[in-house]
Amino acid sequence: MAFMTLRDIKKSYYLGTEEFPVLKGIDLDFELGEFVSILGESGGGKSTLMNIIGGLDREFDGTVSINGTTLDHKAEQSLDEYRRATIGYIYQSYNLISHLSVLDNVLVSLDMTTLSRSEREERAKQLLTEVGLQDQIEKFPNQLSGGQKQRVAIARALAKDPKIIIADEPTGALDSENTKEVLEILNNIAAQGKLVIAVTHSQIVAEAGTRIVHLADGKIDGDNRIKDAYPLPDKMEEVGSQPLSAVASYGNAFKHFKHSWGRNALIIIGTAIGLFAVLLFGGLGNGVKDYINDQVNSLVNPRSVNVMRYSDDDADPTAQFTNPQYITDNEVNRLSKVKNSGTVEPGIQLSSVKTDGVTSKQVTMSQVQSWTSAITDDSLKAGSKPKAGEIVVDKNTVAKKYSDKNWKSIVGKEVTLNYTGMNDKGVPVVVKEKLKVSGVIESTAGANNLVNYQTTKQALSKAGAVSDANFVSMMVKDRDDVNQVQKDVQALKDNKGERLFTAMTVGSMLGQINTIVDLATYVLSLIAAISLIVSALMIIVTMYMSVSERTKEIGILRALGESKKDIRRLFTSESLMIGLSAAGLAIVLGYGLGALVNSALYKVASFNMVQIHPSNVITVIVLAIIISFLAALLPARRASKLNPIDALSAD
Ligand SMILES: Nc1ncnc2c1ncn2[C@@H]1O[C@H](COP(=O)(O)OP(=O)(O)OP(=O)(O)O)[C@@H](O)[C@H]1O
Repeated sequence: MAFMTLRDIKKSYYLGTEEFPVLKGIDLDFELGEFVSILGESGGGKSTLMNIIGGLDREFDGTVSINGTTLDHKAEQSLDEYRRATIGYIYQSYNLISHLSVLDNVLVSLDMTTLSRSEREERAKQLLTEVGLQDQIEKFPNQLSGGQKQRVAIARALAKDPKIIIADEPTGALDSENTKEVLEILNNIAAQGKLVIAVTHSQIVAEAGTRIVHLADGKIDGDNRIKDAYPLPDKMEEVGSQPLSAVASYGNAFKHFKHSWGRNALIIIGTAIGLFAVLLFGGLGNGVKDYINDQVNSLVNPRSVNVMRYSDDDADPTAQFTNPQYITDNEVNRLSKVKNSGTVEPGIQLSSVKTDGVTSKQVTMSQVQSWTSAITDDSLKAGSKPKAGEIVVDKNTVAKKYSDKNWKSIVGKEVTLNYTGMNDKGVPVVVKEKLKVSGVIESTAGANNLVNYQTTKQALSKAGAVSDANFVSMMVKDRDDVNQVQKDVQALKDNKGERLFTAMTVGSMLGQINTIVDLATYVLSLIAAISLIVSALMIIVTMYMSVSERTKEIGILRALGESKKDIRRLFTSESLMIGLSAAGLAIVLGYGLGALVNSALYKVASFNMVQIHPSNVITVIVLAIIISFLAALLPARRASKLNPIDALSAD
């Protein structure tokens, strides 16, 4: 049985519904060791037949069998494997990959063999030496002569040690000297026990082989053996073939990525700007949140729980401050029994207290409240905390009214508080009390003035006003217990089963602030993300351009045995390289510019405002991967769907 048999091969092209038969029933047998030339008039169907033999064409009738096994032309994967393992192509126009060196052009084919990395390189060099190109391996195709290019193509065709070499007009573009040498090489290949099939118009080529098949009008009209086939050598070299590995695929993608560095660098910069903005806004969000937390914690002790009477219209929690209700001594007692309650200090908070005496104009203190240990000493800007008969005044609303520049000089002065309270019958009573200013405080959450609890209580009761506490400050020992204490306090009920208290902690206040900062960060990041859509579009356009530019290369790779998946991966991995480089650049920019912003703002706020966390970095990397992968999907799909025959004939 012949090594390769073609039986009743028929092929037609269609223009609309009109059929143009090209091959009208071809029967041929080929043996290993033959060098067969296929001659025939132009347009006679020679290339069409070669595409069928070479496993590039799947749309035809008839059978192609190798060693008695019929190829399944409908199964794409088995055809990929057939091309990979059995076929080597040599073309008239060489079809080398222009951005790869001579060595890499041969290695592309060897990537689909079972040889190790070093064996592949060794074999590529050996084949290139055999065709006389040992000194040219670092060159690129455009630096070679026609004859040299054809030798690279021959080395590449032989690399996987295929049984069949298909040569389409192999000497068509060569001078007589090179033609002679190439024909010698082809004869040598046949002599090594391979089947060489050459399509040619040249009588010289035809006569150099062992057999001439003539094709006319879609049929064989001549089949002459001019020499015996070469005897098969005793020992035939075998190189195993395998699908392209992912690593080799990434390697090839990286070579093109490097080759198109100028264009890729621009896209990387464009994409990095969007990613950088996401990173910076994220870092700024973290910094601002930390800054606020730090500020609030420096004013109010995070272990403190501020308790007020619960009111039904709790929809507005600030109503608790503006319209406080009394908390009895009994209830203060209950609070001190809450587990882990720590110190429990009752306090009085008065609003709209007028002052006489310290400034020429009357000043209204929006809030006068008992000093409790919840207030940190850090918040004092001058002086000390209030002892009996003393008051700490707010810097901006009181001290600066006294003296804008020299506001600290208010410490030690006397001020008379003038407040209208209520007696227990609900009748207004005027409370007047002379206090000495012991310090100045700067409060962020509302202007606050602070008086010793006992002093307030005595002043109120002396004037006949109700002097019960209207808030309680609890100082929990361990910060971890704060949330539980808050919950326990809010769970306390009176004897009618009604809830008694609302408990506020720095944590719950900060929780609200943090939510707002988070929201602002997300909104800003979202705006930055819009620029990422632009980046994605840039990548899509570049990839489409790349597919158009590389159409021929896609055809070559498919002819070498790469599958659709390999082609897809070639483009998606290059896009991922662009994305990851952009992420890398964005991270460097983020940290670099973040450090600059920090050093500039540190003078003002004494705080690092940009704090890029690992989670921000991970987000940026994930975003980059998603964008570049999605952007590559369509172009990569288009590349993989290209018909290899059409791709090969691209200009
Ligand atoms: N994709 C196609 N669609 C329609 N017709 C096609 C297509 N490819 C080839 N043909 C036609 O099929 C016929 C055979 O083409 P083929 O390329 O096989 O001829 P050939 O013998 O190799 O010619 P040449 O010696 O000029 O290279 C030609 O008439 C050509 O116009």
